[in-house]
Amino acid sequence: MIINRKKYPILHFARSVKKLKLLPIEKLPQLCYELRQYLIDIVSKSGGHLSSSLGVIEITVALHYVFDTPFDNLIWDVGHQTYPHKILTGRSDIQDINKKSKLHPFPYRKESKYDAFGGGHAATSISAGVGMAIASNKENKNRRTVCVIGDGAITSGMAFEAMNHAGHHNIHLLIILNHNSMSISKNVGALNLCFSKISIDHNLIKKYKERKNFCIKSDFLNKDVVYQKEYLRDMKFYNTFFNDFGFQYFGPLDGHDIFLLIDFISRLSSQKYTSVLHIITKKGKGYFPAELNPTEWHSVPKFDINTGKICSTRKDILTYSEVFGNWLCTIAKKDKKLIGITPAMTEGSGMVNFSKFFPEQYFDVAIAEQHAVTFSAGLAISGYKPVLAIYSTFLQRAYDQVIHDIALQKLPVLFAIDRGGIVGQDGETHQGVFDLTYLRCIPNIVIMTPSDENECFQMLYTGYCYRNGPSVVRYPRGMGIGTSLKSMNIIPIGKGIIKRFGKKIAILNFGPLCIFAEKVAKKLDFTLVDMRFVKPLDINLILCLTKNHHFFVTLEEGMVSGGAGSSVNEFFMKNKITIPILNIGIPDIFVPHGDQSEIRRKYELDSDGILKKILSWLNK
Ligand SMILES: Cc1ncc(C[n+]2csc(CCOP(=O)(O)OP(=O)(O)O)c2C)c(N)n1
Ligand SMILES: CC(=O)[C@@H](O)[C@H](O)COP(=O)(O)O
Ligand SMILES: [Mg+2]
Repeated sequence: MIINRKKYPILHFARSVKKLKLLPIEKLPQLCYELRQYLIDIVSKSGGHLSSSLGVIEITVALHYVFDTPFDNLIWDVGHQTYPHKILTGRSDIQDINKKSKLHPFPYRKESKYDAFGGGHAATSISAGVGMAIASNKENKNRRTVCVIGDGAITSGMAFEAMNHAGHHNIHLLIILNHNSMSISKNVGALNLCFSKISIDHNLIKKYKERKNFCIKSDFLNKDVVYQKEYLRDMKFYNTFFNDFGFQYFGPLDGHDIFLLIDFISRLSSQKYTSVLHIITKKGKGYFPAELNPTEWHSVPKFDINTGKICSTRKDILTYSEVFGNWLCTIAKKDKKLIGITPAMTEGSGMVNFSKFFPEQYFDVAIAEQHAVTFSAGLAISGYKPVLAIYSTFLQRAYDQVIHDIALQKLPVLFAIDRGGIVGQDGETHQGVFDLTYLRCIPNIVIMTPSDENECFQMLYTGYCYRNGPSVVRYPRGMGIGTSLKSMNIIPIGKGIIKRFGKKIAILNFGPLCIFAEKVAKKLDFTLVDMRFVKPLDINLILCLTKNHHFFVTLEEGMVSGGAGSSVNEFFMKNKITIPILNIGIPDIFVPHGDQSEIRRKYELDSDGILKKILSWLNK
């Protein structure tokens, strides 16, 4: 959508950073207003991450107004709040954000020189900022660096590693702490409690404004440094742990007061040390339904602006996350030793009911994937039955913990790995396509890949009952195929099932692409096996099939390199089996954003694609 000049005159003028800087400061509240309306308008038509973006309108304007971007480095943590930043940096056409070949959902270096650092995962901003600040110090060009991090993301260990490092050096870095008391759901943890004790000292801010004869006409951007320092020195802010880290701490300020933000940021931008500016904002600010329920509006489909009604794409089919949530509640009722854990993804992981009905058995550990894994290890050692629900992409964070703290010690932890495979709109940073590769090489682990909802249900139960070490059930984002859930039974470990007998070619399926493979197998009379287990591999079944098949095809929604198909290749090589084998999966690329079905089509993972791939391979 092109910015309508009549409807959004100031935004239309300021749709590039150069133009924004030309605006007189008194026009900025109007700019913020128009930016907010425009954002609501476009997200209503496309869907996307709305409430975080609404909360950072003023800070986005202030940062671009004061800093010399893109020369100065502006780094956004996670990056889900960067729609206003995209609009102000020449990317107003964001109505198709997340759609195939359109704007990236998060900051993306190749998309714009204003995106100083790519994002998607939480808590990377300060580390990257420390790197850039130290580099710019060496470069001696007075390039400044600013990181914007939320109160959710800063709970992550990585942010603390970075602050630990930053506190040791006298580096020129500005950290903006965006405090809205929200992660995706309500923010949890001691740090959150610590922040909640700090509120805006309205008296202090009032005095500050009076003393400075604060008014919109003041030309404080041009005041000299000594004068600026005096003002800051005289303000008695709280003493926080940031001060103990060696940082200068300022705030909290009202993060929607554009004049105050510009005043402080322009002072702090010239400081030669690490400073933290703590701002308090409202997630969803300016759109009532989003303010009321920022969790629901964290990431929304299309909606009606006037009524706030969200367009539902729901059918009467359960999502895999719901299957997991139902299963968890069923078991939790019977077994008080079961503990369900999430690193800040209660809603996405289908755990809302579980958290309500079984609060004693539920832990949201905040954005702390590494801790979540080792915390599960501690519970397992102590006789509890931890079930860790985690997105495939976020488990990447905790790889060493899976190996060192769980698998090596053969601890019975059940990993419910959600968002395995192609996730769709979040794109490259969030695709769950590496897990089978990175998990398969770990000893002592059982890996299950359900091909439908009922399989998922049964496998969760199987993993929960398996006490000899860790187990994984890896399932995709979104709905299943409509199979009904049967009563729970343990699946024999490492045993696949033959779905149909055919001729010449055996397709070995690992996971939810089975439904597509079924069509292909039927059409060309191939054998289709649902392998169910990536590890242990059902080698007896495969050996049996080698007797009467001339070709093998493996199928998975994961990287071909080192994935489930690779384990079949390894088995063939080890046993000198010379039957040709084709591995179908994700090629050696980062998978871009787009609807799940579009992306599957693009990489030939739907029925037509699988058929095409097999036929062209056979014809080679
Ligand atoms: C490593 C990692 N874990 C989980 C997530 C999922 N996630 C995205 S945004 C978010 C909440 C972030 O909260 P905060 O930083 O306070 O920003 P806000 O949404 O409040 O603007 C979470 C948990 C993620 N992106 N990366
Ligand atoms: C930015 C982020 O990491 C989350 O908001 C993520 O986009 C949620 O994904 P789902 O919609 O799959 O739960
Ligand atoms: Mg927050």
